Amino acid sequence: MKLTDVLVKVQPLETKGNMDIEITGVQMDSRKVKKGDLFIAVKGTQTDGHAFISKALELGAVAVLQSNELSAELLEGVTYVRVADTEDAVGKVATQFFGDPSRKLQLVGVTGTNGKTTIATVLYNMYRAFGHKVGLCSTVCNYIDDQAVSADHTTPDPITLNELLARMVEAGCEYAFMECSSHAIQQKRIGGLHFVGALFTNLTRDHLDYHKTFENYRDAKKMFFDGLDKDAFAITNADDRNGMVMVQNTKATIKTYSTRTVADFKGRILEESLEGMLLDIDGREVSVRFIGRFNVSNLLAVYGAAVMLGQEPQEVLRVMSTLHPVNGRFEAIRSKEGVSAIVDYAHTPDALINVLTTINEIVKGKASVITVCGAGGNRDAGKRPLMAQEAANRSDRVIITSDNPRFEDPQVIINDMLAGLDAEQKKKVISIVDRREAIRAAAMMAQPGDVILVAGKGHEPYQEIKGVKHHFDDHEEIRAAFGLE
Ligand SMILES: CC(=O)N[C@H]1[C@@H](OP(=O)(O)OP(=O)(O)OC[C@H]2O[C@@H](n3ccc(=O)[nH]c3=O)[C@H](O)[C@@H]2O)O[C@H](CO)[C@@H](O)[C@@H]1O[C@H](C)C(=O)N[C@@H](C)C(=O)N[C@H](CCC(=O)O)C(=O)O
Ligand SMILES: Nc1ncnc2c1ncn2[C@@H]1O[C@H](COP(=O)(O)OP(=O)(O)OP(=O)(O)O)[C@@H](O)[C@H]1O
Ligand SMILES: N[C@H](CCC[C@H](N)C(=O)O)C(=O)O
Ligand SMILES: [Mg+2]
Repeated sequence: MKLTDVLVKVQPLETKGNMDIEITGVQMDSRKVKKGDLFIAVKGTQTDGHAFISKALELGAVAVLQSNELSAELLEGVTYVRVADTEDAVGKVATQFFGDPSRKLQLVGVTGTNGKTTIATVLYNMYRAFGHKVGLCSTVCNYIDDQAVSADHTTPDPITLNELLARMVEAGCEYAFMECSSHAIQQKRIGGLHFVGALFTNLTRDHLDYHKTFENYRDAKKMFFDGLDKDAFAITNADDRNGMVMVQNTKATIKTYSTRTVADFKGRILEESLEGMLLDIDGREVSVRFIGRFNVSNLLAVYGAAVMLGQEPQEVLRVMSTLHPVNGRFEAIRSKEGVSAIVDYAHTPDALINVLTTINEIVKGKASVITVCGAGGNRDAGKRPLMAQEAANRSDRVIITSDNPRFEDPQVIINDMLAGLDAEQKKKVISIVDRREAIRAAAMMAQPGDVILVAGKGHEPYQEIKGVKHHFDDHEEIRAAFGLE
C-alpha cells in the first residue's frame, strides 16, 4: 500500500524523504519490524519508541512516523513523517492499512470494571447460535468465527486489533463483539474503530496503579461513549451510580437496563439455585444456566444489545436459555459427597462481594461457605486488604493463598491481605501459600452441602511466577481434590 494512502487520516507536521513509496506493513514494536514496514514510534509508560527507530531501520523499515522533531542526521532512503501525537496516529494508520475492517462488520464494544468478558462471550455464542459468522475479542481468547486466536491482552494494541478484525472480515464474519479495557481506551488502542454499539457494565475500584484516581479511571471509560457516532447505540446500567455519567455526552441513542428501577430493558430473578436461574425479562419468563444477581445485569446487557441489533426479543430469550456459563465465570463443580465448588474470576473487592452474596443467597445459612482466594502480584496493592475483608465478611472460613505472584514475594501479598482483617475476622482465616494445598485443604474441611468458592483465576490455565507461566488450572485442582476423574 502507498504510504500516502496509509496516512490519509493523520495530519503530518513535517516530512523528509520520498512520500511516494510502498509500505508492506505497519509496526509500533521494533522487534516485530520486517523489510518494507512503516515503524511508528510511540512514547509508552516504560520506554520511548523513538529510542528504537534505528533498530527498526536495521530490520528493514522504510518509513518512520514519529512525534519528535526530525533531526539533521536522517538516513538516506528512509521517509520520515512527524505528527503531533503518534499514540493517536497508530489507530488511524492501522484502520487504514487493514482496509477499515470495523466498518465492514457490526462491531459492538463492552466496557466497565466487571462483566466485559461474560457479556462479549455470551453475545458471541448467541450470534453463532443465530447462525451468523462472528468474531470475539476478549481476555480469555479471541475468535475468528470458530478459529481460536490466543489473547495476551483484554484489548490488543491497534495494529494487532485491526489485523484481527480484518481476518474476521475475510472469514465472512458479520458481527464482532469486543471488550474495551480502560487501559485500551486511555491508550487509544480502539482509536479509529467504528462501533455500532457500546455497552457499560459497572464501575468499581480496579487498576488504580495505572489510572491513579477513580475519576481518571471513570473518565477513561467515558471516553468510549463520548466517541460514538450518532447512529450507534449506547446501553448503560441504570443500577450503577456511574451508569448515566458514562452516556451524558454521547451522541449515540441511549438505552438503559436495570434489575431495580425503570429502564428500557428490565429483569428480575424469580428463582435461583446452583444450577441456574428463572428470570423475568421484560415480562417474559426465561430459565438460564447462569447463576448470580450480577449475571442478570450481564444478560440484560446482552438482551438489550441483541434487540438494538434488530433481533426479536422472544428469539433472543429462546437462545439465551440454551447458553452455558463462560469459562471460569461462576462455574460449579460438584463432588460425589455433595460439596459444590465454584470457580470464579473475581479478582476485585466488588467482584468478591457479588459472588459471595449470590452464594449466600442460595445457601441461606444452611451450610458453610469456604472461600479460597489471593491477589495478583505487580497489580494494585490497595485492593488486597479490601479483598480479604470482603471474603471474611461473607464466608464461614477463608483460606488466603497465592494468585499470580508475578515478581512479588507471595507471602508479602498474603500479609498485605491479612493486614486488612480485625481480630474477629482473623479467627476464620488461615493462609496457605501453595494454591494447590489451599484448594485441597478447603475440600477436606467441606461437609456435604457446603460451597467452596475458588476465586481470582477463573479461566487462567497457569500461575505466573517470576515471569514464567506454570500450568495450573483451578478446575483441574478442584476435580483432583474431590477425587473426580
Ligand atoms: C501499562 C500498559 O498498559 N502498557 C501497555 C502499553 O505499553 P507501554 O505504553 O508501557 O509501552 P512501553 O513498553 O513503554 O514501550 C513504548 C513503545 O516502545 C515500543 N518498543 C519497546 C521495546 C522495544 O524493544 N521496541 C519497541 O519498539 C513498544 O512497542 C511501544 O510502542 O502498550 C503496549 C502495546 O499496546 C501494551 O502491550 C502494554 O501492555 C502491558 C504489557 C500490560 O501489562 N498491560 C496491561 C496492564 C493491560 O493493558 N491490561 C488491560 C486490561 C486489564 C483488565 O481490565 O483487567 C488489557 O487491555 O489487557
Ligand atoms: N456485572 C457484574 N457485576 C459485578 N461483578 C461481575 C459482573 N459480571 C461478572 N462479575 C464478576 O467479575 C468477574 C470477572 O468477570 P468478567 O471476566 O466477565 O469481567 P471482565 O470485565 O472481563 O474482567 P477483566 O477486566 O479482568 O477482563 C466474574 O468472575 C464475576 O465474579
Ligand atoms: N486482567 C487482570 C486480571 C487479574 C487476574 C488475577 N488472577 C491476577 O493475576 O491478578 C489483570 O491483569 O490485572
Ligand atoms: Mg475481561
